[in-house]
Amino acid sequence: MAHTPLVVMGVSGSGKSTVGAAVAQRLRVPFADADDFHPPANIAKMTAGHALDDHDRHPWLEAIGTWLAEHPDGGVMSCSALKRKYRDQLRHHAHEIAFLLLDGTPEVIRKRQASRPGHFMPASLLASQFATLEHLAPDENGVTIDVDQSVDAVVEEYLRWDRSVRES
Ligand SMILES: Nc1ncnc2c1ncn2[C@@H]1O[C@H](COP(=O)(O)OP(=O)(O)OP(=O)(O)O)[C@@H](O)[C@H]1O
Ligand SMILES: O=C(O)[C@H](O)[C@@H](O)[C@H](O)[C@H](O)CO
Repeated sequence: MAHTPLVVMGVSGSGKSTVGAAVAQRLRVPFADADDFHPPANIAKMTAGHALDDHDRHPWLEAIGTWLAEHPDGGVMSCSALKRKYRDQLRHHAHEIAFLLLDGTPEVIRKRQASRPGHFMPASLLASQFATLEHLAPDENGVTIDVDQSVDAVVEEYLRWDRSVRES
């Protein structure tokens, strides 16, 4: 069965890689992690404790948009996609994208980040991630799911939404 491309989005540590890989497995479609699409300079900047700006994110989003356009029959990409204009940039490449926003309080996400030492993203950047996040607007094709529940529960909630959209 064909699926539209899906972007699993949210702040750093919200569970994009974990949930994205699980959803891709359930839908039997390819998965990619946007962290692997950053130019080395972006990784170096975040590692040094500096937030990316629009200029840094532009070529990265272009590469992600290209991947999505190459998967018109289904593919899951985990990508922060924090601002509406970033999502517009991705939609410019592939009109039919669905977005899953993983939503959580700073308290819940901070604990998750602390549970994976060794990741390049410093916890000090979490405040800037929340300040940059623009939630999905009603006209955007997507669903927002609370991450304060198990990964399986988040995945099931997404699959229910996906089915309801297909049946409507
Ligand atoms: N629903 C959940 N319940 C418990 N732990 C979770 C849940 N979702 C993710 N985690 C854990 O939280 C941590 C962060 O998850 P993950 O690395 O998938 O987030 P991310 O959004 O991809 O982060 P980043 O964008 O910074 O790479 C991991 O240790 C992961 O195992
Ligand atoms: O838009 C951004 O600021 C970036 O995507 C970051 O969120 C990181 O790549 C990432 O999520 C790693 O933790």
